[in-house]
Amino acid sequence: GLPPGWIEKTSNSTGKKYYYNTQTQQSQWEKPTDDDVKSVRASHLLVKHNESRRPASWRQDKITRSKDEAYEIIAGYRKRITSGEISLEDLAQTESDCSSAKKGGDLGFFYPGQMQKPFEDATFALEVGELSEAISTDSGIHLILRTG
Ligand SMILES: N=C(N)NCCC[C@H](NC(=O)[C@@H]1CCC/C1=C\[C@H](COP(=O)(O)O)NC(=O)[C@@H](N)Cc1ccccc1)C(N)=O
Repeated sequence: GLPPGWIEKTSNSTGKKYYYNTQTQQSQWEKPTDDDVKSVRASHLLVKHNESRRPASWRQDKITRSKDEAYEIIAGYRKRITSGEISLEDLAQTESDCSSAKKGGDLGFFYPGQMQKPFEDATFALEVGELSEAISTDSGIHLILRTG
């Protein structure tokens, strides 16, 4: 069988079999093997700003801080986490502008193609247990902790 999410299809033009991942919308000629389908687990802390695609969150109806301010805030949070003063999970609970704040920022497992590219690339580049630098996506500025 195929790894989860993959289905076999036939190309209309060439009649050749190819493989399509229904979760990531990836397609490829090669039959996917189990080690192709990598997923990662991560928690994050999101600080939105006035250029965010959705400048609102459970914490604040209208987010007006500037992008520079958001970077400064994230830099302060990163220092507090790396010094051991507080965990990302505990800080995300109260400070993250993402609905995952309720779960300490836990996003669960995800595959390539699900998250915005800068977020995905940063997460896949981390070792398990490693904390990212400040990562900017259309949502805002993130700190990412890879957990799985
Ligand atoms: N688990 C998934 N597949 N959920 C869909 C992810 C969609 C994806 N999201 C992102 O790339 C960023 C990075 C992480 C969070 C996030 C953005 C936003 C916040 O930003 P905003 O959309 O207001 O701009 N939070 C979310 O999406 C939340 N559902 C994440 C989440 C919350 C609770 C439980 C699980 C996941 C995207 N392609 O836009």
